[in-house]
Amino acid sequence: MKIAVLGAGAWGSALAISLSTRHQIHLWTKDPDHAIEMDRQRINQAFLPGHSLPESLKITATLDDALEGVNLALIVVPVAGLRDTLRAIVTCNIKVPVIWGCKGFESGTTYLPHQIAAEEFSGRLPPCGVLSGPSFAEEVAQGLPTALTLASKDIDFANKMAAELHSARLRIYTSEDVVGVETGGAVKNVITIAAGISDGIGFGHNARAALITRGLSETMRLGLGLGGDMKTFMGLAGVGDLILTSTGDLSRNRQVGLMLAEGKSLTDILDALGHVAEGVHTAKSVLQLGKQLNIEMPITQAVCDILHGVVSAKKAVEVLLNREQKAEIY
Ligand SMILES: NC(=O)c1ccc[n+]([C@@H]2O[C@H](COP(=O)([O-])OP(=O)(O)OC[C@H]3O[C@@H](n4cnc5c(N)ncnc54)[C@H](O)[C@@H]3O)[C@@H](O)[C@H]2O)c1
Ligand SMILES: O=P(O)(O)OC[C@H](O)CO
Repeated sequence: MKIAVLGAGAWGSALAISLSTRHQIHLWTKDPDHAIEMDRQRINQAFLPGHSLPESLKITATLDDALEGVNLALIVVPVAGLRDTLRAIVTCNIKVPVIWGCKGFESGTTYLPHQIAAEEFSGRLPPCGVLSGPSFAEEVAQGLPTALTLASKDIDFANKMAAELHSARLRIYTSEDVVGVETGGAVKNVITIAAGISDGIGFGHNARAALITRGLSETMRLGLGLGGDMKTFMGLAGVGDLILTSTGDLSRNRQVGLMLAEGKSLTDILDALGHVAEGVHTAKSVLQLGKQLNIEMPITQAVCDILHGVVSAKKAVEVLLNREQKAEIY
């Protein structure tokens, strides 16, 4: 296949490198200087240093060029850029199936990615889906084994695309539960910030396991409220991704939590990170949706309070620890 990977951050570059072994890849960035730099150095120094970009990879900052003759557009920009990227595809007037790999709710609308797509394609949706699951870009770029879920309401499309993208090193499972897969990927970013804070404070492994488990309950409650399937949260895009980022130091969201526990300001943390940490932007939407659906989201509430400077990390954790005793329910 010919595939346009739209977004040349860590994840777009890692997918482009991995998929280049089997497909012709066009890697697009909206930043012309970044395209020139990557083409000259054959490396993405800004977002994925240490991994060569294959010679066969075409790099461009022109969307029409990126989409020319491709069978699939794989959108890997942050959620905040998804709407603009979809709109630009519509403007190009090139009909192409679309899969997105971003994880979060849109700020303001609180939309999941598939809702943004439905709005931007205004009823004339091409075949589309979401790719999610436990996948550090760094490890995918190294060719280490990784398993992902590709969800689409059009299961024939999901099966066809999974067969094309699947390999021994990038195993692709399919699902029809777009809402569940997107919600799992979005909420885990918020819970991971909490796990990072807990570890940064020095609360130990027991507390982290409790946060992951209760965080999964929170994710499931919201996901079910939004129409997701319970089983999805037990899979790669649910508990799988939550475990990865809550325990793995390659996670940017976990790094945010660790640095918040050190008392650093959010501005300094995001400057130091140099990458998107979707949990920072998505926490407020998760909380808003929980309130609308009358769903308790205590961990998300604590993360929001800390991010917005309402309470210190230590105080928020105390509030969580002092919640009333109750039965263990989802
Ligand atoms: N890095 C990972 O390991 C990983 C794995 C799976 C999923 N994801 C998800 O993929 C998405 C992108 O993450 P990343 O790690 O590549 O981020 P990143 O911070 O490494 O890079 C973001 C890229 O998107 C570009 N960008 C930002 N706003 C844009 C816009 N409005 N339009 C077009 N391009 C824009 C930036 O210039 C940059 O090239 C996120 O939603 C993330 O949760 C990341
Ligand atoms: O680095 P994070 O925390 O954005 O996580 C990256 C991916 O979502 C892991 O699956």
